Amino acid sequence: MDLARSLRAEARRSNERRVLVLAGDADRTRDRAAAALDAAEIPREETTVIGPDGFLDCERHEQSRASELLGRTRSAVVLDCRDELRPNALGTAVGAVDGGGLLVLLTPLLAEWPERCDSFDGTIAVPPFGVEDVTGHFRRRLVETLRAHRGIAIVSVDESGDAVEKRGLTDPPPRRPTQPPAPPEDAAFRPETYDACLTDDQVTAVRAFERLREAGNAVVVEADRGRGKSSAAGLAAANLALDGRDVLVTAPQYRSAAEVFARATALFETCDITFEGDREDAPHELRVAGDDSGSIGGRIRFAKPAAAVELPGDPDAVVVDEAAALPVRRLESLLDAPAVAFTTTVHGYEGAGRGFSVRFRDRLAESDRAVTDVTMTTPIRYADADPVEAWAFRALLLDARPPVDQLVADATPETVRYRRLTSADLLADEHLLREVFGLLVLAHYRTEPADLARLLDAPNLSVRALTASDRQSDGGHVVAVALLAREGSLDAETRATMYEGGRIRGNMVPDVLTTQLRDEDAGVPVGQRVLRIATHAAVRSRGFGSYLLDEVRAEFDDEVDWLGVGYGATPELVRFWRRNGFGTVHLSTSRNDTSGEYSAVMLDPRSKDGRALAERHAEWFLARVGAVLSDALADCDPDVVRAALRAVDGAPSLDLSDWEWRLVAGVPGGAAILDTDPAPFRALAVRHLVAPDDPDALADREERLLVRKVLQAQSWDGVTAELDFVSRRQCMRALGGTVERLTRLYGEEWVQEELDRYT
Ligand SMILES: CC(=O)SCCNC(=O)CCNC(=O)[C@H](O)C(C)(C)COP(=O)(O)OP(=O)(O)OC[C@H]1O[C@@H](n2cnc3c(N)ncnc32)[C@H](O)[C@@H]1OP(=O)(O)O
Repeated sequence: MDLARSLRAEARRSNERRVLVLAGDADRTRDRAAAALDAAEIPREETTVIGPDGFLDCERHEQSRASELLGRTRSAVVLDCRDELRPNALGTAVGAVDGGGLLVLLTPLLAEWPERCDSFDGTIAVPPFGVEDVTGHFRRRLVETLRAHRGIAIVSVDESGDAVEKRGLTDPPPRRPTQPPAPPEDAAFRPETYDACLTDDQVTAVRAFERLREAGNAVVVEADRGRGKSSAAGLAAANLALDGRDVLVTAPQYRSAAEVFARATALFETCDITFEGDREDAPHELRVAGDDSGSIGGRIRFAKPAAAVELPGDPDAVVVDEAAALPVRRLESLLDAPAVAFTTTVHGYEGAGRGFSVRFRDRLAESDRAVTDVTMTTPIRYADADPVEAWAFRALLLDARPPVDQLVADATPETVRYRRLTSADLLADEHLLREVFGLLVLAHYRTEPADLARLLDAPNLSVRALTASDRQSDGGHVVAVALLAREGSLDAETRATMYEGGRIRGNMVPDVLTTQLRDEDAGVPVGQRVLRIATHAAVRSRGFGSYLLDEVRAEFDDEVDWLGVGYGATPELVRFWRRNGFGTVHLSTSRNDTSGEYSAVMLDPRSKDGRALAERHAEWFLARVGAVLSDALADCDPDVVRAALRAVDGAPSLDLSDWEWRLVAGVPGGAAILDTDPAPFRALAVRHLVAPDDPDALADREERLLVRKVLQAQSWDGVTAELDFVSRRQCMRALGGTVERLTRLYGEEWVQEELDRYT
């Protein structure tokens, strides 16, 4: 295994990484892997195997648990992909290899690999499709990139011996000794802070963090993985604590914030500061001792996002690590802190998080914060030119982007082309694939490497796009894209399993309607669910999204019973779907983990069976919504509730008894009568919000009041404050006026006479 030794030597000399692919049968590839690590002089303590069994005496994880390696670095990672290749595990494995280290891939013979069905394929075979319907495009493309990229050696191992297909040596120039970044002259933090920075980017980031000393500032640091943003945040947090400040650190998991604490600890030690940690390993709180002059020591403490949004103990500054992984509403609550920093990973080996840019950026811009933006590009753990990073980004499309603005800026719905893009089309045109995937990534909170495999191989998914050509010969640039999932058409056995609570892959709409809404027949009709849709940011609100949906509808009109969608509901999005003919049939009763929003399920029926499905579910939704809003959905945004109700197809009956009408008509006598029996008030509110006889009867605030007080049963004081009434009395009077207007709109003549008794 001289080759392994040479690869390692080259990797160390250049501070880059190298990949060694060992292709062949199980026993031989394992033998060679052990020999390669020995030849490369990589000790077992610095090695991790990701695979089904431990053939080396070293740390091991299953592919499904590869994420346990996140945030750590190893000299060698061996990924055993002979039985299965989970794209996410591949991303994690590459990300864990340190500069100077080796990634060893154990694979079947490369010529056979794409065709070999593996257990990951089983996870993307969504009923009614079987694993035999899954294609091997992802693996085929991966093999091509392994062959094409620099820094990757390929050795085939079979009974006739070892054949080196590619040596992977790039003969890089020896690494120039890197100059430590120069410490800035007018720095506000201690000089040791800047000495601890490894790159100029880190110095720039720490300088930006200096602003956290003043209230009213927000700092946003964006970087690809491995650029040292958490370390920069740790150095800054230490300085803030040394000034007596209370710094709250939050992150989706402590694991990602651990680096903040590690760097802060190291800086305290370098500066000889007396401090206390709440535990030896992985401290969640570091306290700096106050000095003899009576100054108060500061602290750095960790809280999980759910606890951090309360801003316990009124911190002076909040550092949100991996902000892109948090729901927007959580991020918004954190803006109440005096000073706040958000760090986000734009492209990581685990995929890309875009929640931050998709929705939070706008909110931040609207806030009264002075925002400082920093982008970090230089890697800290390996050289800038590392060929393995270039390969991994390409193979997993981690840096896919939509076309630049100018290429689509002039597009109009009249000039774009509707295209059905098969995997073959996408693989034949790498630019098109990058644009499609890049736009889909932007539309979603979290996209992981497995999503690329699904896009290319899953039998139930298909891609439709609008493209604009800037030249006749050009394949066109993507203006809008939709990812569709075929659902339904399930056999009786699968439907019964679903109904009984068994897990069936995919089929989100049939699953919700069957499992939660107890409709065993919901999986009979066939539909296309819009899994994701996105319009290029440069041309939004010009009708492309709607045009794309029109074309999808026209294409599938004869083939499906319904078009559907399920998404984290915002008022704007609900209106978008409503305008495109989709009707609400369900609002989820728990918040979506990633978006933090309640999901809406909407249907656009295309056949008699589809209409029957949509009608019965709209009816059931109306029957239950009054009760659900006062319970599980009591904290749902009132504008989402208004939009979702307005988007129901059908008019709820307003079947009040005479006594109930008398109760409602008693409201001018005092709004507290609402508490006597809320039911008729709710019925009246739902009737109006779903199908108003006069859509202009109420102002926006009055409709919100109706939602908050009548439907969601919030307290008078809460509603008074939220809707900016000067007093509880005024709030009650406004509700009285609102109910009176509705009573006049919907009540019979005798009810009007009841009302008149008060005037
Ligand atoms: C299943 C899912 O994927 S749901 C998630 C949808 N995707 C996203 O949120 C990604 C980011 N957003 C987008 O890409 C686009 O805004 C889309 C796809 C929602 C709409 O595409 P567009 O080409 O802008 O649609 P179109 O021009 O036909 O309709 C625009 C209307 O959508 C509505 N809308 C939807 N989302 C928004 C938003 N975030 N901000 C403003 N308006 C929005 C507005 O009512 C708008 O009407 P207006 O033009 O009168 O203001």
